[in-house]
Amino acid sequence: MSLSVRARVAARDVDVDLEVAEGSIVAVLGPNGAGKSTLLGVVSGLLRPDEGCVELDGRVLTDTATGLAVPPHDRSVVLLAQQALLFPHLTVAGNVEFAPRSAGLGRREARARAAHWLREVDATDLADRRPHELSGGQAQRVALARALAADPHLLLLDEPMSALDVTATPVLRALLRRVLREAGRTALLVTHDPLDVLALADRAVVLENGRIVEDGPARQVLTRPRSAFGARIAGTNLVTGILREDALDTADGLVHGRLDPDCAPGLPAVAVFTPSAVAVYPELPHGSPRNALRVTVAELEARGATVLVRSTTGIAAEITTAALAELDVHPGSTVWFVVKATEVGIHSTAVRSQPRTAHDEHGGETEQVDHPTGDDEER
Ligand SMILES: Nc1ncnc2c1ncn2[C@@H]1O[C@H](COP(=O)(O)OP(=O)(O)OP(=O)(O)O)[C@@H](O)[C@H]1O
Repeated sequence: MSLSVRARVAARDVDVDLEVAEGSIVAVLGPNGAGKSTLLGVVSGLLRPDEGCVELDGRVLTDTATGLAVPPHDRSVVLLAQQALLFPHLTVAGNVEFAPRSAGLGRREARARAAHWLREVDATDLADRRPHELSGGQAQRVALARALAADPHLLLLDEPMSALDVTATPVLRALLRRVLREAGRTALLVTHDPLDVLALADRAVVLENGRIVEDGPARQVLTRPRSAFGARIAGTNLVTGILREDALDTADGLVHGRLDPDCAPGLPAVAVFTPSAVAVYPELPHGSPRNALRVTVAELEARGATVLVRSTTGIAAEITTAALAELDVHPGSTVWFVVKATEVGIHSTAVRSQPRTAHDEHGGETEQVDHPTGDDEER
């Protein structure tokens, strides 16, 4: 067991108990004020719980029973926050060297390690710049290099993509996948984005009112949520398949969309789109450059002024009740689900490293987040 946290923070009404296996990446989800930052604060040592214990790789970092509180810089835990928080007076290389230097490495070794991590995050050519000369995405890549150059036992990622623009986000997400998953890092990832959960995490926990209300394999929490918040963030269509040239080959047909940079033909990927992006037609519409999937309707779910039409393969379309009345759709009907390629994001779910050794610690329920098969089951 790599990380074990038990913490009660009375003033914030937070009471959590979490164990994270070595090499696993756990997404921490929850509404505003649920206690996510409090959890990270306790683990990083910035916040002392009223009662509790934090243990990392067998080393006790916090124990309120004995009064032990290892200071943040001595925990082998690093935090990658929303903002890069680089030292403004140091160059990029100087920022990254800082971590190994602080850990006692000589100048030459620290420089070599910094060069290695700058290469890993594709930032070698930024080495001599100052932080104010970087874009948000570049700064976050450098912050990631600095975090990894410290060679931490645990990485805390607090919405690391939330301050980035739409073009920088997939680049950093792909980079995180590569550097975290290939190295089998242990990490806690706070995020509001189901794509981050799917691309990066093995497991997801949902916090509500300071308590863990849901805990399971990441894909299961997204596709079959049991908590109110899980359901809210999971209302997304996730269709797995194998990438062929420029489209995803799924059990429902070919799906075109915007490809992430780490997508490659032959590898498993997932197409993501919202139910409101899906239009429903009784016949195949002609002449439009859109994705058209022939599906059988499994169920209709009223949602106030709209209705969720769910296919037998789990894809949902959200249409108005007026549109439903016109269509005359009912369970068992065969219809066409049509979605514009621009509304679909296609994200790699492949892992290029050796299979991970960490196994799920929840009663053996394993989900193939790393290697989705493209069959119907998970959709
Ligand atoms: N410095 C503080 N002092 C007192 N209470 C706080 C402090 N920071 C947060 N809280 C309270 O503690 C509870 C948990 O907050 P926390 O910041 O951990 O939530 P969060 O899940 O990280 O929220 P968000 O998604 O908005 O960042 C909330 O009720 C919040 O109002």
